[in-house]
Amino acid sequence: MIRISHLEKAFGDKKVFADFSLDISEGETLCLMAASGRGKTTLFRILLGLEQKDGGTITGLEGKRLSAVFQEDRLLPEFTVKENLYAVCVSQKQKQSVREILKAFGLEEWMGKKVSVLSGGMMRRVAIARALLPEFDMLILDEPFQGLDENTRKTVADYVKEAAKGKTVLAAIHDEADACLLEGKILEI
Ligand SMILES: Nc1ncnc2c1ncn2[C@@H]1O[C@H](COP(=O)(O)OP(=O)(O)OP(=O)(O)O)[C@@H](O)[C@H]1O
Repeated sequence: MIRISHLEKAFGDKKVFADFSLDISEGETLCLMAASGRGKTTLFRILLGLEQKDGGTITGLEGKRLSAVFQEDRLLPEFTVKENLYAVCVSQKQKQSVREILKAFGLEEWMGKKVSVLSGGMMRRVAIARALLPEFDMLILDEPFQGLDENTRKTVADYVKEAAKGKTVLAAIHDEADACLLEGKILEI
């Protein structure tokens, strides 16, 4: 169980979290729905250790391997799709699964192309693929399906579900349809 208790975070005068608590069960998929600016990205950044909290405690993350899809794709545009994905692979087995995941995402033929020539939706799929390649215990998805059409969303969500089976998934989503795709529990914050 990941337990966030009495979290506090402010940026200057702007209080983003004041006494915020949340329990995330091991292996569950939790979809956070909130108005823009509510602090979902800040929460993810705190969980990932990229942002310091001002107060409160977070337990249950010790020794856990986290993988994330950020709101921005954060790919290396001048490198090929394959190079972007190989960069996170630490084993031959993971490298072998690059082609498989690209095939599943309809991107196999783009493997040798520079990321800069891809469409926004294609880049999004590469960013998701990159997060799924390493071993992880918890997957953080910040609006993962933005820019993807309906069919692609389903294909990608099905793959994510399979890859994250038994793992904890925390996703920020905009509409309930995305939570349904991930078969996640919806929580409005
Ligand atoms: N580094 C920062 N410096 C100052 N203010 C920040 C910083 N990061 C976030 N904020 C502010 O904190 C609030 C929460 O931002 P955050 O990006 O976490 O929201 P969000 O719920 O993810 O929004 P969205 O759905 O639009 O991405 C916003 O008011 C934002 O302007």
